[in-house]
Amino acid sequence: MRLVKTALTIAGSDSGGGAGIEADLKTFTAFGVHGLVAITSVTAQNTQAVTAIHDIPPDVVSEQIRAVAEDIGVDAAKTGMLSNAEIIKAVAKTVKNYDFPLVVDPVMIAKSGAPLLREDAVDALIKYILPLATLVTPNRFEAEKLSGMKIRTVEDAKIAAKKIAEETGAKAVIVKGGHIEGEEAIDVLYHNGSYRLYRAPKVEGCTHGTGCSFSAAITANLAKGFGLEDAIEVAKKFITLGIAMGHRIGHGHCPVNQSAWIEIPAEKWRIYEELTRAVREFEEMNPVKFIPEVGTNFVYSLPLPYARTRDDVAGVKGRIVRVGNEVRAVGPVEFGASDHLARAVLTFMKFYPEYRSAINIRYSEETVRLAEEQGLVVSFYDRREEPEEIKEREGATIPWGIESAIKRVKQRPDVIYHLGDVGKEPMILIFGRNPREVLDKLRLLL
Ligand SMILES: Cc1ncc(COP(=O)(O)OP(=O)(O)O)c(N)n1
Ligand SMILES: Cc1nc(C(=O)O)sc1CCOP(=O)(O)O
Repeated sequence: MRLVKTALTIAGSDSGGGAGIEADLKTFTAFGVHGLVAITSVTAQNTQAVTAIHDIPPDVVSEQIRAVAEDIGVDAAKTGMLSNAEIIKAVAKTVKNYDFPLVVDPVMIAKSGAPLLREDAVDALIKYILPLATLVTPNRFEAEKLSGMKIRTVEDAKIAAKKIAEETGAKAVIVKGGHIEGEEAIDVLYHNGSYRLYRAPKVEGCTHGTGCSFSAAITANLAKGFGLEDAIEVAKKFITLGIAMGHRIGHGHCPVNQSAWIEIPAEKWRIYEELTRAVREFEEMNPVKFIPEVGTNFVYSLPLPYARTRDDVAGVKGRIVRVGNEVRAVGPVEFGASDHLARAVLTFMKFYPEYRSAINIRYSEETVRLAEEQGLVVSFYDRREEPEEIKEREGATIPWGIESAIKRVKQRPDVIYHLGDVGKEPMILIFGRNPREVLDKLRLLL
């Protein structure tokens, strides 16, 4: 019995890695599905333009499908760029021999404006491929072409989705809402004679490869045995995250980030484990004299580009305090458990992205002197120099302080201290790439 599920993409290659089979394979991997490919065209493409297209001979496209279907087996498939009528006919003829669900992304024009389907091949797509579709996933412009009507509103999208399904024989149609006016991206599904709307905020980010990745995510989840509506629900969350966390590369439309879906949860688990272990070690070191009045926190942030707010930084809930002669963590490690130190580390990462961990300890002149003697780079900020407009802005003092301390020295600081203010305890902060490195620096001060 084959334990891993398989999904096949019948699509073109994007040399920029943002769309096409490259996007599809990354998406399949993000869902733990083994990806298979039948390449229809090779495109020379980047974030700005498609500069060359080489179509693969139709019999070679068919043979790729046959080769993987007969040996490995296909649990679900999708089509992307089909380029010309001959390839369309060959794909239709071949997939008919198998009974896997087929998601059709009716790719027509790249975001950069290049046509990816010959004008005279649209009729072939409607005639030969759409009748075989479990789901068709047009964007607004593709839906207008397939339905022959203008789409401006969600109501128009509903009429178009029904029209495409009824006129072509496709089992379901989802008209994507990314290009339809409004603050939300509302996708309209027409399936089994009824509608379902999928909503998500229109997020700022990268959109090259959204159509490919969305349809690939649906295909992967169909391969895993999800029903159509559930597969779309997961795919919608996947693509919203992928756009928000997009890779800022190239000079044109930057690509969706398919790895965010697995990388964030995996990193969170690693961070939780490493920080929990380091907090236990800190307790065992029992550095009673280092615990300030307000308590100590110990933080570890997600890497960039994922670290954006305090919820992306893990810390100790309730902080680490002194109980009699012992140092104790009040609560467990949790994301969002730190405010001050989270802001400090997020600011530090703007200058030194790999330095994701920090701890705060009690200030003393002796500790600062020892840090310098041990060869650590020490800097400081003076809250009395804080500009009025920063003072007035809630939560702005620490980012300002860390930034000014970093700019004060030529090298990356290991330690930043401040001498406090009225009602504000002075503090020493130690930074490192990870909690282990922070503890190593702390040991030098014991
Ligand atoms: C080879 C290839 N296939 C498909 C597309 C279109 O991809 P899509 O996901 O619709 O993304 P944009 O091009 O619209 O950003 C492509 N560009 N190349
Ligand atoms: C209260 C406080 N002030 C600090 C400073 O650097 O000025 S460090 C600190 C303790 C840690 O706080 P949290 O749990 O919000 O990260």
